[in-house]
Amino acid sequence: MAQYTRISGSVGLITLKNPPVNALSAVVRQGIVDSVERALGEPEVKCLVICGQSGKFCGGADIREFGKKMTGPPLIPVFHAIEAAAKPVVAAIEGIALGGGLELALGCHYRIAHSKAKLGLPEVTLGLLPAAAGSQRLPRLIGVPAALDLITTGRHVTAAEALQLGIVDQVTDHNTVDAAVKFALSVAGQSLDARRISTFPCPRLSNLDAVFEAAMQKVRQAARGAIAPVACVQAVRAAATLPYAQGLEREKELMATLFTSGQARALQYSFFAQRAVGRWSMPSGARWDTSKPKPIRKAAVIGLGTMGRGITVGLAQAGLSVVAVETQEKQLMEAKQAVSGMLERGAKKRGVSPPLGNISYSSNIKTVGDVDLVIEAVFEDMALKKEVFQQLSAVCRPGTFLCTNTSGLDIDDLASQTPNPELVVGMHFFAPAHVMKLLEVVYGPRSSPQAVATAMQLGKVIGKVSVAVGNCQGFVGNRMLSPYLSQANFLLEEGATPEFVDQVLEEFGFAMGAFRMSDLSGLDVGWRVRKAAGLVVPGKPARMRQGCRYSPLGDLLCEQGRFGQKTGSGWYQYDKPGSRVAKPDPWLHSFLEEYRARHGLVARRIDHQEVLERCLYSLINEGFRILEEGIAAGPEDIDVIYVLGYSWPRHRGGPMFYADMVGLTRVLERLEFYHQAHPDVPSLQPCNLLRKLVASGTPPIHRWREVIKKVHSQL
Ligand SMILES: CC/C=C\C/C=C/C(=O)SCCNC(=O)CCNC(=O)[C@H](O)C(C)(C)COP(=O)(O)OP(=O)(O)OC[C@H]1O[C@@H](n2cnc3c(N)ncnc32)[C@H](O)[C@@H]1OP(=O)(O)O
Repeated sequence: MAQYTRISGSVGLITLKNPPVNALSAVVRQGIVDSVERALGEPEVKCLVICGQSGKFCGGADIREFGKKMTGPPLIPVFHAIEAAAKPVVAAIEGIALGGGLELALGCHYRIAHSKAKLGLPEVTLGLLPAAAGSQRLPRLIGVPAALDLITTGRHVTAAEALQLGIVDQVTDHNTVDAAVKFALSVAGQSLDARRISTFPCPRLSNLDAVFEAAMQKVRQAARGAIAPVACVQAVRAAATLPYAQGLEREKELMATLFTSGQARALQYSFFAQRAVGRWSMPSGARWDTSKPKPIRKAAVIGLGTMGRGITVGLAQAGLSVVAVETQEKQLMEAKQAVSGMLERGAKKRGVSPPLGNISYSSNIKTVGDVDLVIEAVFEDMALKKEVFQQLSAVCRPGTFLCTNTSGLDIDDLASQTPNPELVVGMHFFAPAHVMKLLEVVYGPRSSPQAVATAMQLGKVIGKVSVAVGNCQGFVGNRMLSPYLSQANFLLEEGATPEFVDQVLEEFGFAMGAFRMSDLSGLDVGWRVRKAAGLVVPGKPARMRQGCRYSPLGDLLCEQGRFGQKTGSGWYQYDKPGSRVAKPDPWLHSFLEEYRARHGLVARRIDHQEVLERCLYSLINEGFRILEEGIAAGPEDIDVIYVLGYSWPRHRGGPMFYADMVGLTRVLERLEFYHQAHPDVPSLQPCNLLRKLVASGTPPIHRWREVIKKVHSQL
């Protein structure tokens, strides 16, 4: 709702009340209309202030109303009524003014912001554009280049930047409503002619075409197929070239296409999924709301390689005390220098001082005796990790949580090295660990709910989106990647090239195709894992392992020392080791031809559809297995992992959402088709849960959990 009160006798105060973010639901919109009307009708009222309750101005349109039947007054006439008011209306912006929230403020005549407030038009991140006249008012207020930046990226700006850009008129460190009331009284009675943004001409640009061409090129490059950023540029162009009323018409037209698009659905699903993963549950019944985390004030990181350094930086930046341990003195010194550099660069960007004093460095593992939680980040080798866990068990005080940063080793096996396996969880960070948002928190059968809650909470403290998953080979992300990569390899055997496979996957929206990604990660990583799994054994039949099809192509490249970017060659060639520019490699092409000839394989023409379906549907099928086994609690968990950790295009929601969009019946049919053609590839065999979902009438994704529950209860 919106509550109307009178303060200081002559100020009408409208307070938006819709927790948690005062979104502009139908009731709130109606409340604003009624309150404005009332205030304008009261002769004693000289001016109005609009604010939000609980220190939050407004989080924008109510996203939960999208896709439902529209009720209540639409936003644009509400904002026009405010702008047309004959009494000054001042927005008192505390906390947030986002999307429709900022558009509401732009409809007001003045804007006063608290110094800690964040403002922005993030509609693009939900597959939309600021279609409550934001795309038309903002360029008129701050000019085309700045408006293009804000509207196409959706980034939030601080109050200080908003002041500098001219979005707000004043910033205060004190009570914002008081400041706004004072301000409103000071301007009451003054002409409002120069305060109605819709009447402003859009600031002229001499190089208008060049600015819009550059903007379009930039968004097309960054968008990976997303349509909203392109529509945002078009809407701002309308503001720059058309009268306001016609610009609004164009905004409406563009929004109509976006509003019902699959991309908007995917992005809005992704928004809620990212929040839903915080409400984790375990098959044991333990849950986020019944498991209390322990506060972590001091943590230790063991092993200061690339991952350990990133984790140390993340912890220190979040204000924790960190003991950073590396047993080799030389590596310890190098790591100290690298970590300090990372902290200094990060602090410079944020305009704060680097938290160098939060870290103490040591070459002695015994120095971790007084920490609350340890994150072991030594080399990915089970024997080494076990040794470290034994040492930790001897030196840590009782109750210390022992976490391992592994990308797929058995958490339970590690836990068995300690007298308190309930304190052990996996914390799978993604490189670079201080940048990537994703954290897989992996619980073993003996991990306590409190250990999981603590790791999840710590993830939040250091700014990660944490997803709780069960223990299995590769956990969720890497386990699903395995069939995807296998298919990519099989496609090469059958006639495709790495360039073609990557092109198809990149057109789908991945930042990198399977081969360019493998070159970046290092081919030796997977080689080591396959060796440890007993798959790389000389003398074994070349293309079969344990009765299943196996492609040794990656192993053969590694045997040649081709580990990817770091060695200057892998699936592609690079100018020099470490270079990032992948070029097609004639050597690789002849190698593939020779390989096919040696194994009697005849190259055939493989089309775009086959590459996509085999790579993606095998990955999705593994996702269904993961759900069936209870390794992930719901499809949102998998989708968040893929969007944040594996560059799955956000505007496609994630693999499970994509399967829902394609239609489960279609996915099942195509898997059946490919499995018939490749009966020796088990990952193409449709899993039981997928069959069950189709048999139960293909419910929409938000109802899959009901079927999953039934499957679990039958097990
Ligand atoms: C038809 C009109 C056409 C166009 C014009 C206008 C369009 C829009 O305004 S679209 C919406 C634009 N606004 C946003 O994109 C803001 C989205 N929200 C956020 O970025 C964040 O939630 C926040 C910065 C506002 C707050 O962050 P934080 O404090 O970390 O809390 P949470 O993110 O966990 O959110 C708490 C809770 O609130 C729900 N929520 C947030 N924003 C909205 C919203 N606009 N509508 C409905 N619900 C919202 C969020 O989902 C959380 O609830 P759950 O945990 O239950 O999911």
